[in-house]
Amino acid sequence: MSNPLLAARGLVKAHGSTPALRGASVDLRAGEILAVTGASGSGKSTLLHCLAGIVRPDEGTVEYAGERLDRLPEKRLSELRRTDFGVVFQFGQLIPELTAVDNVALPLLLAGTSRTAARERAGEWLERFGVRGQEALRPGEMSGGQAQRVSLARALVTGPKVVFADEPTGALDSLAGEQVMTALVHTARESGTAVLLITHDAQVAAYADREVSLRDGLVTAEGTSGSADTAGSASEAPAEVSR
Ligand SMILES: Nc1ncnc2c1ncn2[C@@H]1O[C@H](COP(=O)(O)OP(=O)(O)OP(=O)(O)O)[C@@H](O)[C@H]1O
Repeated sequence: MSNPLLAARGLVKAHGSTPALRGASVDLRAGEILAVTGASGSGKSTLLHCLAGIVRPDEGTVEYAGERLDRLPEKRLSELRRTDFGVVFQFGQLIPELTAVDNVALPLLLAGTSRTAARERAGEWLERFGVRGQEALRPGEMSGGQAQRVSLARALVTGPKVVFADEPTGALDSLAGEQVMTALVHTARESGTAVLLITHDAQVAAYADREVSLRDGLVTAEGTSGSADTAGSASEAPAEVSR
């Protein structure tokens, strides 16, 4: 089996006196969709933040494509976060003043792409996520599902190697959640992007190739998930991307 793209070993992290991770280890392979499940407070978000180089663990190591993330200087970390990682949160966290197309174009502009090219590419990605026609809407004018698909387009527009998704369907009804998950899985498979997906919803976890469970800051169980037999192939999760 190939080396993992991202490997965390023995992660320990406390928030003040509250332990969040107590020695968690996890691997993510290139192109793999991995679900991280566990009860509220089990450390899922803290694990994602350590893996994405957003926070540094107190102890343990995080290795990404041969580099020790936990030791990298902030400048290199933020560069990696811009070029190799995409992040989606539960509430999208789009910039409220910007239209859909400008939200998606933003990471490209930050990477030095011209405004015209960035907006054109952003439009293509909105189309891939079934939200073409909504380019001019601001987040306050979108449904939760639309906003989340715009967030996915923003996370994927730069062609990242890994997308970190923290409860991406947590604020959506089940139909919108299904559409968002289908769009995410379809696009990740197409572009070979690995996804670390945090969820407490078994139906959402079933979209993943593999699942690990956290309990009290430790990985307690590991197993294949719903679409395991399709791991690494071009096949898709159940529903159609809505257009
Ligand atoms: N910024 C913070 N300050 C203080 N305590 C925190 C902070 N962030 C997380 N914690 C605590 O750390 C522990 C792990 O939190 P974390 O958010 O990683 O868990 P989680 O599994 O993602 O939970 P949830 O599903 O509720 O989001 C919890 O006890 C939480 O209260």
